[in-house]
Amino acid sequence: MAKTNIVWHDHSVSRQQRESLLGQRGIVVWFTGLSGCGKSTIANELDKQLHELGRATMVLDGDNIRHGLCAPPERLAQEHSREFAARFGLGFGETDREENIRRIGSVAALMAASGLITLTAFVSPYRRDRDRVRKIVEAQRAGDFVEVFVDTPLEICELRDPKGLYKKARAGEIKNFTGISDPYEAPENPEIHLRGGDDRTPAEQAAEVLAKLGIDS
Ligand SMILES: Nc1ncnc2c1ncn2[C@@H]1O[C@H](COP(=O)(O)OS(=O)(=O)O)[C@@H](OP(=O)(O)O)[C@H]1O
Ligand SMILES: Nc1ncnc2c1ncn2[C@@H]1O[C@H](COP(=O)(O)OP(=O)(O)O)[C@@H](O)[C@H]1O
Repeated sequence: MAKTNIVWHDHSVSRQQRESLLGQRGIVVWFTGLSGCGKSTIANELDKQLHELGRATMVLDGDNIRHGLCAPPERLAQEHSREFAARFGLGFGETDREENIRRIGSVAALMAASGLITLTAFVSPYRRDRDRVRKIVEAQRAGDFVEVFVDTPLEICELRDPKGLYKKARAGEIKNFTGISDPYEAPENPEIHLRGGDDRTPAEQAAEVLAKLGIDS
């Protein structure tokens, strides 16, 4: 590995101390799936159910994070130079998505290390990107990364189309749209394979994830 002048600084408070203060284990619950599959809704329902159990949690969601940490160039240009915006702003090309997931993976790992049950809801279409997050999170402790594949058929996602993006993608107004003009690599062995598009409510889907996480009051 290339030599750098960056030296890791150990904390005085250990992860175990942080988790015992909260009485819980910090983990990353990584929801992945097509746009419109239900990731954000189910993650927010799970967040509510965990909170009601007295658990300390946080939710990171694609649309929201792309307003801040992973903002697009046009948003960054409102505050920063055009050169900065072009360099650090993120769109939906393969490399931009790679950087999007890399940044979020690092933040999620930090949150889990602080003892939080960290729920992330990102399309995260590339297996390689998701596996890299798993590697970062599980470098500290095996089993701390729980991949939840929200497996809702494309037809259902397109029927829902709450933001009209599928319609725009079909009309060629949005390039690289996942599932239409960009790939989605389904997880081959997710910890939780959640069927979507049946008649279950988001609360029922979240309850299935909660049961499989084995987290009770
Ligand atoms: N080209 C393209 N492809 C996919 N999705 C797009 C695109 N353009 C905008 N959007 C909206 O951005 C949300 C996905 O952002 P993510 O950060 O989750 O994507 S990724 O993980 O970097 O692939 C996603 O939000 P969700 O619908 O909540 O998944 C879309 O609404
Ligand atoms: N179990 C469900 N049953 C019916 N509609 C759902 C369900 N889960 C989510 N939805 C709806 O589907 C749309 C997309 O949900 P969302 O959580 O935004 O998906 P994603 O975050 O994957 O893009 C929203 O209108 C949401 O209300």
